[in-house]
Amino acid sequence: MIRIHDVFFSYSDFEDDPRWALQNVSLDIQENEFVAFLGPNGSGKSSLSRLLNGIELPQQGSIAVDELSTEDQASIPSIRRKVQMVFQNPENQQVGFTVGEDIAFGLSNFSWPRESMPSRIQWALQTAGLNVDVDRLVSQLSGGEKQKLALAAVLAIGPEYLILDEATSMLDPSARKQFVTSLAEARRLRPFSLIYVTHHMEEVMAADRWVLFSEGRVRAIGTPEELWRKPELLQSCGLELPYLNRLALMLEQDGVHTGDMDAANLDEWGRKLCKSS
Ligand SMILES: Nc1ncnc2c1ncn2[C@@H]1O[C@H](COP(=O)(O)OP(=O)(O)OP(=O)(O)O)[C@@H](O)[C@H]1O
Repeated sequence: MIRIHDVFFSYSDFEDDPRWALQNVSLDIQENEFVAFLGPNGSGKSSLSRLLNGIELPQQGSIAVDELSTEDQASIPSIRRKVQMVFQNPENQQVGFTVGEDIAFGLSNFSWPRESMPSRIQWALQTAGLNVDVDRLVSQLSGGEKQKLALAAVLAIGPEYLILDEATSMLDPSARKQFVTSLAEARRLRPFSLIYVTHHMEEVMAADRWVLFSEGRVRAIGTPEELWRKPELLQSCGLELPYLNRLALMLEQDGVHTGDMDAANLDEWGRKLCKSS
C-alpha cells in the first residue's frame, strides 16, 4: 500500500511564503488498485505522482510505499523498483538506440537474467501494443510509438505500482483505447496497482476510484459511479463528462432509468441508453 499522510509540498524555497503545489493531501492506494488522478492543469496531479517514488520530497507530512518512507535515502532503490513511472514526454525516459536495447536497459538495471531477456522484451512489446522489430531505431518511432515503448519498458520490469502521467497524450483515439485494453490485460496476467493521471475521463471509467484535484487539494475521492453523476463537482475540477454520461444524465432528468454504467462495456451501455431514449 502507498500511504500519503497530510502532505504539503512546494517547489519554492521561501520558507515564509511557500506557494503550495499540494496542501493537506491524504490518501491510501491499495495493492492492485486502479486509481485515477483527475483535475485541471496545475492542480497538483503530477506533483503528487513525483512524490510517490521519491523524485521530490514533501515539506510536511509523509509518504510510505509498503512501509518504506520516501524520506529514507536507503529505501529509495527499493521504492524505485516498486514504483515505476511513465511521463507525458517519453523521450525523457528513453536511453537505448534500438527498441530492444531500450527495454533491456531497464531489465539490466534490475538484474533480470540475461537469457530470458529476449522473450521478456517480446512479451512487453506485445502487451504495450507496439508492433515493431527490436532492432528498430528509437529515433525513428512516432511520438505515440515512443509512448508505447515507454510503457513496454516499465511493464517489462514488472512494477508493483505503475504511475502513468498523461502517458497517452500522443496517442490517437483508437490507439488510446487499445492502450487502456492492453493495460487491463497486463494487470489481469500479473496484478499491480495503477495510478493513471489524465484529463480523459472515458479512459478511467473502469477505475476503482477517482481522486479529484483542484488547486493542490484533493476535492473528492470516490468510485466513478459515485462521482460522475455530480456535474457541478466535476465542472469545478475542470472536467467534462464524456458524451455517453451526459446523455445518461439528460435521460435521467427526463425520468428515464438508464441503469448503472457498465464501465467494462461502455459501447453496450451506450446502445442501452439509445434504446431507453
Ligand atoms: N518544476 C516546477 N517548478 C515550480 N513550480 C512548478 C513546477 N512544476 C509544477 N509547478 C507548479 O505546481 C503546481 C502544480 O503543478 P502540477 O504540474 O503538479 O499540476 P498538474 O495537475 O499535473 O497539471 P497538468 O495537468 O497541467 O500537468 C502548479 O501551480 C505549477 O505551476
